[in-house]
Amino acid sequence: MTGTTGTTGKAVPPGAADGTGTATPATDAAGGTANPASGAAGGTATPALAVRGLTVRYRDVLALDGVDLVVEAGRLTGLVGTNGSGKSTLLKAVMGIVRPDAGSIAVLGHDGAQARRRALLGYVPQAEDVDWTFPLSVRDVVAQGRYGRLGPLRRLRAADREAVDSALERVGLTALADRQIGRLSGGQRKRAFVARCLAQEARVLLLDEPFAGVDVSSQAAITALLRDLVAGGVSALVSTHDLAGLPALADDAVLLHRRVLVRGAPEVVLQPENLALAFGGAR
Ligand SMILES: Nc1ncnc2c1ncn2[C@@H]1O[C@H](COP(=O)(O)OP(=O)(O)OP(=O)(O)O)[C@@H](O)[C@H]1O
Repeated sequence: MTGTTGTTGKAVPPGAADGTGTATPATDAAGGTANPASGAAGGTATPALAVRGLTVRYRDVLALDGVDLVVEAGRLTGLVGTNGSGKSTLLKAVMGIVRPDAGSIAVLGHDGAQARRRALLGYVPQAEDVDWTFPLSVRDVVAQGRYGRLGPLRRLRAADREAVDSALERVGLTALADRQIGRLSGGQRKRAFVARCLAQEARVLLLDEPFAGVDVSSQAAITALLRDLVAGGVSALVSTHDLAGLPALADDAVLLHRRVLVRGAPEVVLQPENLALAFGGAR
C-alpha cells in the first residue's frame, strides 16, 4: 500500500513513497527468492521477517550493504543506529517503497510483494515521509487499513467501519476522528497510524521512529499499546533513537550501520563496547 507522491514531493498518508533517489517504488524485493525456511535464529518457527543479503543504493550512496536480519515472530525488535545508518531504508525496502539492489525479504514465509498483497505488513512511516496537508481525516487514514480487504465495489462495509471505530477507540482518537490528519499533534499522528495498522489487522508491524517528537506520556501509551499487540501475537520491528527506553520497549535489539553490527537482548546491544561500534565512529 504505497502512497501517492503529492505535489510537495512527500507521500500522502496512504504510505510514504519518497520517490527520490535511484531507489524506486518497487513491486517486489530485489526479485530475490524469499526462503521461508531460512534463519529463525536457531528456532523452527517461521520468522516474522527474514532479510538476507539486502543491499540498497541511492545512486552513489550505499545505504544498506548485505543486511542479514531475522525478526522472530511474536516479539518486538528494536532497530537502533546513528542518523543515516539505514534504518528507514530497511523498513522502506520491506514495504516495497524502495527497490533493493540485491537480497531477499520474507515476511511470515511470504515474499515481500505477497506479504503486502495479503496485508500482513502494517507500516508507521517517519513523520517526514508524510504529506500532512493532504485532505484526509483521521478516520480516512485509519480506514486505509481496510483497503486490502474491500470487495469489488471498494466500499467500506459495516465490519470495516466497526474495525475502524474500534481501532480509533483503542488509540484514544475517537473524539478527533473527523479532524484533518495534519491538525493533530505529533503523538496523535503516530497513534493514528498505529490505528491504521490495527484496522488492517496486520501481523507484522514496521514502525519508523514512532517516538520522535512525542511527549513522555504519548510515548508510554504507544509503548504499552505495542506491548499489548505483541502479547496478542503480533510481531514488530521498531526503529528508535531512544536508547534509554529500549529495554522497556523491546524483546530484542539490532544495531545497524549499513549492515547489522550487533543483535541480541537490548541490554547486550546497549553495552558501551557495542554502541561504540556504531556511535563511536569506528565505521
Ligand atoms: N531518498 C534518498 N536519496 C538519496 N540518499 C538517501 C535517500 N534516503 C536516504 N538516503 C541516504 O541513505 C542512507 C541511509 O538513510 P536512512 O534514512 O535509511 O537512515 P536512518 O538510519 O533512517 O537515519 P535517521 O536516523 O536520520 O532517520 C543515508 O546516507 C542517507 O543520506
